[in-house]
Amino acid sequence: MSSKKSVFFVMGVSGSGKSTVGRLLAKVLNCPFFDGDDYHPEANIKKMSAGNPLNDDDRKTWLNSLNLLAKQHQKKGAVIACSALKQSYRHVLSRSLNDSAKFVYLKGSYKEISNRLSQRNGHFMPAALLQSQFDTLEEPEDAITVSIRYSPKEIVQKILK
Ligand SMILES: Nc1ncnc2c1ncn2[C@@H]1O[C@H](COP(=O)(O)OP(=O)(O)OP(=O)(O)O)[C@@H](O)[C@H]1O
Ligand SMILES: O=C(O)[C@H](O)[C@@H](O)[C@H](O)[C@H](O)CO
Repeated sequence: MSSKKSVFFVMGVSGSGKSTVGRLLAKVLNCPFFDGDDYHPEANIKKMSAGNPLNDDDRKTWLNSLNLLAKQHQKKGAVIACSALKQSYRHVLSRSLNDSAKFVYLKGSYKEISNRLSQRNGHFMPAALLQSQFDTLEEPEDAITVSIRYSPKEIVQKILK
């Protein structure tokens, strides 16, 4: 890998492992990690907690704030976990970042991820919203794509290869 700093967006549906893998990737790269969930407006968290999926409009301010965050960390590098489900969202996230924005797609099936979500506690996102995440997902063609079947450590190794 080149020594030029990158902003990695770790993307995928809810429960695909973005926070787990993103945090580990940042640790290995020795750069800051940001969880996109922490940047949602309160109204978005309330909406999802109540079992309603977000729409394009709900995600607009949030995506812009993550793009700003990425630009602020462009020079030193960072890892940002963000669902980034649609191509148009990825376009907003990477705006003005040129080639320093890299997308990592954690790919898994509905079945694999719903199994994981059924075992996860203490998260605002209801497992019942998983189908809507898959319905919205436009799989990226130009991302570093890694199967969620590997362990977080193996996934990080594959990303850095
Ligand atoms: N590669 C993996 N192998 C096994 N379990 C994993 C793996 N990655 C994540 N997990 C587990 O799956 C669950 C979901 O992971 P995590 O919370 O990181 O996903 P997420 O994409 O950040 O979710 P959300 O978008 O809902 O915040 C957690 O319980 C986590 O410990
Ligand atoms: O775009 C979206 O619908 C949201 O970002 C969700 O994906 C959640 O924030 C996240 O996955 C929490 O579980």
